[in-house]
Amino acid sequence: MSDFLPWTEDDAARRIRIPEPDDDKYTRGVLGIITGSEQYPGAAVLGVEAALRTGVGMVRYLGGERAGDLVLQRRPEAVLGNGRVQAWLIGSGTDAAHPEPRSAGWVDAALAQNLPTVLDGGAIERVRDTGGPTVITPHYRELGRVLGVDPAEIASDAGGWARRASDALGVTVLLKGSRTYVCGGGIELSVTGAPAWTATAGAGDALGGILGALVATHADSDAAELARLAATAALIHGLAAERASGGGPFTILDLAAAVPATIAQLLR
Ligand SMILES: NC(=O)C1=CN([C@@H]2O[C@H](COP(=O)(O)OP(=O)(O)OC[C@H]3O[C@@H](n4cnc5c(N)ncnc54)[C@H](OP(=O)(O)O)[C@@H]3O)[C@@H](O)[C@H]2O)[C@@H](O)CC1
Ligand SMILES: Nc1ncnc2c1ncn2[C@@H]1O[C@H](COP(=O)(O)OP(=O)(O)O)[C@@H](O)[C@H]1O
Repeated sequence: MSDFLPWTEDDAARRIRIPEPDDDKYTRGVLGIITGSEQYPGAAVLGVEAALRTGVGMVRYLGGERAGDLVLQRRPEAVLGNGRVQAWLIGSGTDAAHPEPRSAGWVDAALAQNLPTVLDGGAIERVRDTGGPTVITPHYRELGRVLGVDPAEIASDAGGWARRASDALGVTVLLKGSRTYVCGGGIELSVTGAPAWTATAGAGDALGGILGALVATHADSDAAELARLAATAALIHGLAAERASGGGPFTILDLAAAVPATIAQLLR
């Protein structure tokens, strides 16, 4: 898909909102996160960690008791409970086939706010219930499920399917893989360069956190701007992976820990 423009480090640097002297935690942007489940509490920890490392005024976390405890143990900066937010990150570490009643209620309420929203994991299947600017972050199987298409077919023409999905669903699509394709609002971008060591469980949960933080700090974004933010998230994710890797394996908490220096480098 030659139409997809490669997103560069300079492009990404322009999408980092640098705090100003008169900013406070609310004017910087608050990200609401509804992720994790009894089965996958770790996804909540990884998303919150990555969001805070990307830079955001506050993270409000809503989820099950176990995931909430783990999130707080790892990141006491996170605020548990409902409240006003500028954007939502929903669904990493959840299973659409087995929704947890308490979280499902929060998801319904969040979607009804029509705020900028990132849908990941099990919440991608709620894409037709969103009214605000929305970006979905599927891998091939997740996009296959939402479109009713064989994932092998998606893999054979990932850019084409990202475009078709964006057109059909009316949202911005970030389709994950060794090359990530982003489509939305007439913008088509691609991001490469992450080491193949990134193919490890939890990498996508961290990407969701990075993107959620970028969206919360640019809360007036339309579909095209969401596409630019999504490509920026993928680029930061890949550069942080490379920094964490240094040529070898790494964990996703290592990737998250590398995000602040990655952003500082982009801004230099
Ligand atoms: N730390 C956390 O909390 C983490 C939480 N996570 C969360 O998990 C949720 C589900 O995400 P996912 O991408 O794994 O789900 P999904 O697309 O349904 O894939 C299932 C497919 O995989 C395949 N498969 C399974 N085992 C296989 C094997 N050994 N070798 C080969 N194939 C194998 C299986 O095939 P089958 O066994 O049926 O043949 C099926 O096709 C999501 O919410 C995510 O956020 C993750 O991010 C990880 C870290
Ligand atoms: N071979 C690869 N090379 C580079 N990056 C990859 C590769 N495979 C996966 N990734 C990246 O790793 C992440 C995997 O996300 P995902 O499939 O949602 O995993 P998980 O659900 O385990 O978190 C995505 O950001 C994707 O672009």
